[in-house]
Amino acid sequence: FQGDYKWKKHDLTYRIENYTPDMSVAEVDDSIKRALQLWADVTPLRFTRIYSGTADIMISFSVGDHRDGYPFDGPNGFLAHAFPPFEGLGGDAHFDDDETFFYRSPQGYNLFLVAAHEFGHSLGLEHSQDPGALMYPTYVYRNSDTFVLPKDDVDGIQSLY
Ligand SMILES: O=C(O)[C@@H](Cc1c[nH]c2ccccc12)NS(=O)(=O)c1ccc(-c2ccc(I)cc2)cc1
Ligand SMILES: [Zn+2]
Ligand SMILES: [Zn+2]
Repeated sequence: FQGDYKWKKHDLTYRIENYTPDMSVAEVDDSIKRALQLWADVTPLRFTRIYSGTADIMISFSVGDHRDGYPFDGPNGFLAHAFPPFEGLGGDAHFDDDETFFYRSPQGYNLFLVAAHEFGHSLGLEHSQDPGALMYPTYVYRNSDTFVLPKDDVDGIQSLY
């Protein structure tokens, strides 16, 4: 998922297509909303949820081969992926439902943090070399109640929008 893409508009839509059994609907909705808000807080970007049709950022949970050329791999390994802002699949974020995602918890993979990382890709960011960055290639738990977007990520997204 390389390439230097960015959205040509600031009002973006998102749609949660399905849910994981790992937590309640409300907890998934809240995790996604807060993960998008992180990026909206430091850019002119605005995210509006839609409940049908095709959104800029289509969010789904799936396992194994889900027909986009990037099959998931069972528990561990890949957790999720998101496509840079190009037409069609661009922006979409897919979460591997063979992982267990958690809500406001230090165990396993915190959905808010994984989603925030994926949405960085959805907006056009690549990985960061800064170990403190959200866009660092390795998952590092932070308390999602007190989490603020690290400076490296703010600089990265503000260089795009
Ligand atoms: O990085 C990703 O988004 C995916 C897809 C991917 C694999 N290689 C690349 C290279 C460039 C962009 C994306 C990817 N790889 S992953 O192993 O599924 C993965 C997803 C999220 C994270 C991650 C989540 C939360 C935090 I905080 C930091 C990293 C690490 C690794
Ligand atoms: Zn996918
Ligand atoms: Zn990544």
